[in-house]
Amino acid sequence: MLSRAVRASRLAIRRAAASTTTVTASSRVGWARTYATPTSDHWNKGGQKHRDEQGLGGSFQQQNGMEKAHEVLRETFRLPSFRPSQEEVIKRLIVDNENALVRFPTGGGKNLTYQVPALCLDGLTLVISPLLPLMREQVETLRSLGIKAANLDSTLNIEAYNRVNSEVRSGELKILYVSPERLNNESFMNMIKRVKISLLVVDESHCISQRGSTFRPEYLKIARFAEEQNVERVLCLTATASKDVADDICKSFRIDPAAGAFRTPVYRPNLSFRVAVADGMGDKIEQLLPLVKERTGPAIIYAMFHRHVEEAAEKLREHGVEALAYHSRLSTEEREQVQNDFMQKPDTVVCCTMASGMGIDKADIRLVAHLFMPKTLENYSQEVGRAGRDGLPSTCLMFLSAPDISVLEGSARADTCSEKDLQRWLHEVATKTPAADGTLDFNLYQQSKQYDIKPNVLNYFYAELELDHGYIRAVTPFFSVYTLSETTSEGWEKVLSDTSDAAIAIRESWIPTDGGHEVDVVAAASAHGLERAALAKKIGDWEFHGSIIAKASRGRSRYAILNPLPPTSEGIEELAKKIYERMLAREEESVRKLHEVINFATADDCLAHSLSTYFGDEDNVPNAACGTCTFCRTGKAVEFTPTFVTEPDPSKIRAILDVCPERDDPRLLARMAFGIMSPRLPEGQGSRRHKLFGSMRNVDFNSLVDAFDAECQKLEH
Ligand SMILES: Nc1ncnc2c1ncn2[C@@H]1O[C@H](COP(=O)(O)OP(=O)(O)OP(=O)(O)O)[C@@H](O)[C@H]1O
Repeated sequence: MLSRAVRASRLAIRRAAASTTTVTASSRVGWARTYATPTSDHWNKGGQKHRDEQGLGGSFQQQNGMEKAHEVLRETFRLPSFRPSQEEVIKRLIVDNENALVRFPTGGGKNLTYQVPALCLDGLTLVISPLLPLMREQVETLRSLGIKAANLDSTLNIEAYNRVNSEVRSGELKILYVSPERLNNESFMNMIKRVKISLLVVDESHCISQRGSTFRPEYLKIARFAEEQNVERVLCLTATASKDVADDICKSFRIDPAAGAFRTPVYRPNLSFRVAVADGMGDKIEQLLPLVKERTGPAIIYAMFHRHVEEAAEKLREHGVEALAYHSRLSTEEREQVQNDFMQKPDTVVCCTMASGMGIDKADIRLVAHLFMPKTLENYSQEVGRAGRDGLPSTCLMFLSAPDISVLEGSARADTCSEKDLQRWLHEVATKTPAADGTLDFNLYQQSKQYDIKPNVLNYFYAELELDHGYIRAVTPFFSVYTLSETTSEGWEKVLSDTSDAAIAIRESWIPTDGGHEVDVVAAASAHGLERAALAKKIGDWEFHGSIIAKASRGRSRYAILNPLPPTSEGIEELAKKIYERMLAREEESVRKLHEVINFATADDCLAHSLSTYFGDEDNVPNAACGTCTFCRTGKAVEFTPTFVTEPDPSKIRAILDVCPERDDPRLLARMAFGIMSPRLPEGQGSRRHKLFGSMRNVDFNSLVDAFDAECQKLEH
């Protein structure tokens, strides 16, 4: 938890941003101006055109709804006015009672578009977000404003979890944040289906689109949840969706793409985009130093892995810059200390990994540097978006370095499993005997280990069987084990005196543990000739009435069979091939996105214009020249042409063949040569230390696959 002081300082920053910009609006550009002069700022220009109010304008309903929204903004959020696009979204939700999609860039003010409606509507606002630190951040901010908000996550202790549950049940809680995975939690589902959800908010909603590398199958379940729970309205948020991805979101959540999609331009005139070519970390730091030293506020330096973060911070310190390192391997206390320093001190330099979420709510970041280029332009736009939210000039520097490209490409290819493993997995799914209720259930974690397929990739595969082939449909997964703990003695008395069959089965099977009583509901149900679901429901009921806290474990994903999977080996192989080819296409797509970043950075074009064009805003940068980026300053494109050899060295190919016995999977051999981890490689995880691992990093990956394929075929004949 962050200290009160930090919360207060964050709040102060926010309020200061609002009031300062009102006073000094005319001296500032871009974003700052939006707060004070709504009709003339660029948020409005690129936003969806104002629609004809269709008779709603001036109606009693609209007056009432929007009056209330303005009152909440002033009284609770203590802000003078909405940004114009925010107002349109809020009207769409609470006056028109329709779903909406919001595409505002990072810092564009997405949060208010649901936080204000949440306080105008009578039921619960459920926010689904994959980012735990962001959820906590928002909850703290809302609570400091006196708003009843909470997040449910697995780190909560029993009391906190219980409190949130009872506040949801009583209707006291206005905003609840959960992760998409929470929708798989039976006891959560049991609780939430008895609650009126006035607004469902889907954060990072681009994750529903299967086009990009950010696709998360759990997001498909959110769309289904919205339908099945009859939520009154849905708001999808994203900072990074391209037009195609926006269409996917609209389709999934039944959003009218013409009237319900809102967007503000990506272009921010106060950001100066720079690109530099460097040889290695030392060179990068040398080139970065002048910018770090000249900066007039905090800086974020992004690196790829934690070892690079440490190295960069160390090197900066050697040059007299007090840089802090921030990554997942630090203890909670250490991370909190860095966060506090960053939020409180006026010019902290933090080196962190890109996934860290650092700087998400700091208005005056003056420098954002990418020591390694980002994997996609969507990521880039989000990360540089953290700079200069206060509208003041800020610099965003990206390094291009030839040796980094193969590392990044290796990471883009890291998810792919072997076709043989995919077939083995599919064989299990196709031949497994269904449970009595006709469903199939699997422990994905176990399967992941058994078939050497990453859990997120297995999730993809199941989603493909469901969406592309219509064989199965994911249904509520279940937990086979529950730990029940007492909340009050009266509550516990109710559990002990419950005479239903399910209650008796649970009590007769539970084992007392330190944390309460543990029961395996699958075993208990079968011992008493009952359905597992009946026992789970009983536990859910006890929990709903506040008699116990139930912690579920040993999750199993569950699927209803819609059509039988292919019964023959040939059929399985054929299906596996299709899934495998899709996976390879996704891999190539990730690599393509990486090259899009290189193309952007080396384009013969203003960088700001090039980025805006990528997001569909061709006309937002005046005269297509920002005047401050590397291209505009030098008048020429950055020269960077990383070359990959297309003819692998035969002796190196032979060396790999000598240490890897596999001949059925040329891609696996190519991965060893290119330096991409795979559990099937010699010594498993330890293969990273093998001298041949990554011995052909300079060779085009597909040329390596071809070369090994040719060798494997020779051996077959
Ligand atoms: N109408 C407004 N008036 C003044 N300040 C505002 C207004 N709307 C939002 N802000 C401020 O702008 C900042 C950015 O808003 P917010 O965090 O909602 O952006 P975001 O779009 O969610 O960004 P991200 O993509 O990083 O989540 C916050 O400090 C917020 O308080």
